[in-house]
Amino acid sequence: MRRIWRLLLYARPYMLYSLASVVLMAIVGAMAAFRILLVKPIFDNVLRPDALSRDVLVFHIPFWNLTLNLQWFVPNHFHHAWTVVAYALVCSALVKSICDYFGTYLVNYAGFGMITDLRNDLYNAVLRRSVAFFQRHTTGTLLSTLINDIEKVQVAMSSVLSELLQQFFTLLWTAVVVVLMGGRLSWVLLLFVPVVISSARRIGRSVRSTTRKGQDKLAEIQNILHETITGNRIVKAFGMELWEMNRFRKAARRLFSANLKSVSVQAISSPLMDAIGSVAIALLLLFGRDRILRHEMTAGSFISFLVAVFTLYDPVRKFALFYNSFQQALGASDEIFRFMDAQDDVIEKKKALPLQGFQNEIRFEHVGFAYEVDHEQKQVLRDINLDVRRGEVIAFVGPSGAGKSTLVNLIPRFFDVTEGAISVDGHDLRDVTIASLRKLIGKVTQEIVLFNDTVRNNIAYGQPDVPLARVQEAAKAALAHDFIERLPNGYDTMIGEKGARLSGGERQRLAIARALLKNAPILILDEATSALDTESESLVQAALANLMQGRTVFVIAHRLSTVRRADRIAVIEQGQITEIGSHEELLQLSGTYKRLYDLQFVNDRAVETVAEGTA
Ligand SMILES: Nc1ncnc2c1ncn2[C@@H]1O[C@H](COP(=O)(O)OP(=O)(O)OP(=O)(O)O)[C@@H](O)[C@H]1O
Repeated sequence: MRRIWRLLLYARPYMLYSLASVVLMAIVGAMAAFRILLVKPIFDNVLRPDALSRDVLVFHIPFWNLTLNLQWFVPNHFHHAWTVVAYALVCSALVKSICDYFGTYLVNYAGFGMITDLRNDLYNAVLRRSVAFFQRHTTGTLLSTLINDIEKVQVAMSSVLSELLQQFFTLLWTAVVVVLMGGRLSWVLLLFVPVVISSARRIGRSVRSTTRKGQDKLAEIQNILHETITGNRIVKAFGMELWEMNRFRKAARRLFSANLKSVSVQAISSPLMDAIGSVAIALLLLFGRDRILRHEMTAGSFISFLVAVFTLYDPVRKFALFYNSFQQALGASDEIFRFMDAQDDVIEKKKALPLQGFQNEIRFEHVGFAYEVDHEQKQVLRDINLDVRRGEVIAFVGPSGAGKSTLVNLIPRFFDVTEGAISVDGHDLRDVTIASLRKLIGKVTQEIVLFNDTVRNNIAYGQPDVPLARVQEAAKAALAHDFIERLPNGYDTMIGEKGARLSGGERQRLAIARALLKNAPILILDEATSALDTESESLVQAALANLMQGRTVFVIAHRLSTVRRADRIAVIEQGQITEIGSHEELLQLSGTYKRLYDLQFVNDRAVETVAEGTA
């Protein structure tokens, strides 16, 4: 129930449109019912030449003891039964069509409007979730919710809602006609109401759960698609096309079965309503025949009554389908609201203060961190104590999996420490606003994130209004200007998805230019491990040197040149700092650093020697 209210809350801004469409649909329903009333005069007056033309349609409203005559609504000069009925038919059809058009338009306006708002809210919520959220949910699942689940709600809230309104009012007015024309005969129909409602509810519940399963299978397919399309080079390189195709086929088969299950439940509705309807009509024929024989009814009013019952039958049958569609929408909204309500691991305090800048130092005090894996804590960092002065370059080295990336990810609060505290100029990171903290931090990582946009927009990401001259200045400092100028459209060249049209070194220099333009005082650098060719490498190194100048830098170092440039080097082993000092100091210790240096940086030394020799 809460979910329904929540969905309805989204309809609130469109109340006026919805109300207008309700009124219009009420008129549509009334006109449909009115046309059924015309069946009686067609049979009793128009098709019987001996009948009087006066009082073409007279009917009594029982409770108020009122009599209505169709001729009151028809211009005076129409007297013939045919002209009166024809006039009424055409006019009612015209009014019905106009109201139907505008009613459908308005209800769809409201439906699409609320779905647009819901989708925007969901995207906003997903975008703001912490890093851990994205590690918990796959891209395919998130995309599937943003596209498929929203689509299910959209269908229910736009097309189905407009159809529902129309059918509801048709049902309402036709029910009035049924009672007016049939009198006591119409009570027979009441016998069927509980049967219809209880079977529709039972089917609806099954539809909801089977649809949810179908949506989950669709998400599974989307996951496979996302992985294999973005990773298509690896698929090709490992010759895994057939294997991936089989994986996809199996997932597609699961979706096929889930969809069929859902359809098999939904498809029961129509035949069931058909069967119930035919029993009702058969009973009515039996009782109706009796009443005509006893002259309690004319054949015209009985046929009019039967047409009304048939007309009732269509909305009732469709209600079961609408109910199914709303159940599907509710099933889909489960996932939407689950993502919107997900508890973030990184939460900004209500009274968080904005950091005004960075002046003195960043301090790690007894910092510990554990990832939550399958509801268990996996301790990754232990008792890290470190003071980093403004302007200092600190390099982290250590074996793979030691916790270096985790440690630097704590600075922009991608994750929160689970023990101890990190502070900037004495302010605990958890006491300041996340936006003001991240504004102080630039980041260049191994995995370079570029968007399918122009070079200029990629460099100016986050600062769309910055003038071209400043973008060029940053590109020059990142040694990227020359290659950008050589691109077909210079700074306006589209670079393809993830910068696919650029080389590895060029992509890195674009990322460096972006960080240079951001000009943040703190820099986090996760050096790329994959080697570039010597020329490209030295360009990237020179660009990085420019970027590091005058900033406080935390660098996960994989290269000797970077380690040498660092003021201090911290060796991380099994989540702890085991050695810290300058390059020379650590070499003298003859500990882990010395061992790593001998193992890891020997090749670099050879390259550096060659480079120095050729310089
Ligand atoms: N999101 C995560 N959830 C659970 N465990 C994680 C997560 N990210 C990393 N780990 C684990 O935490 C440990 C430290 O990982 P981290 O990436 O910080 O190491 P690293 O020193 O940067 O390694 P490398 O040099 O190979 O990049 C590893 O054992 C890793 O498996």
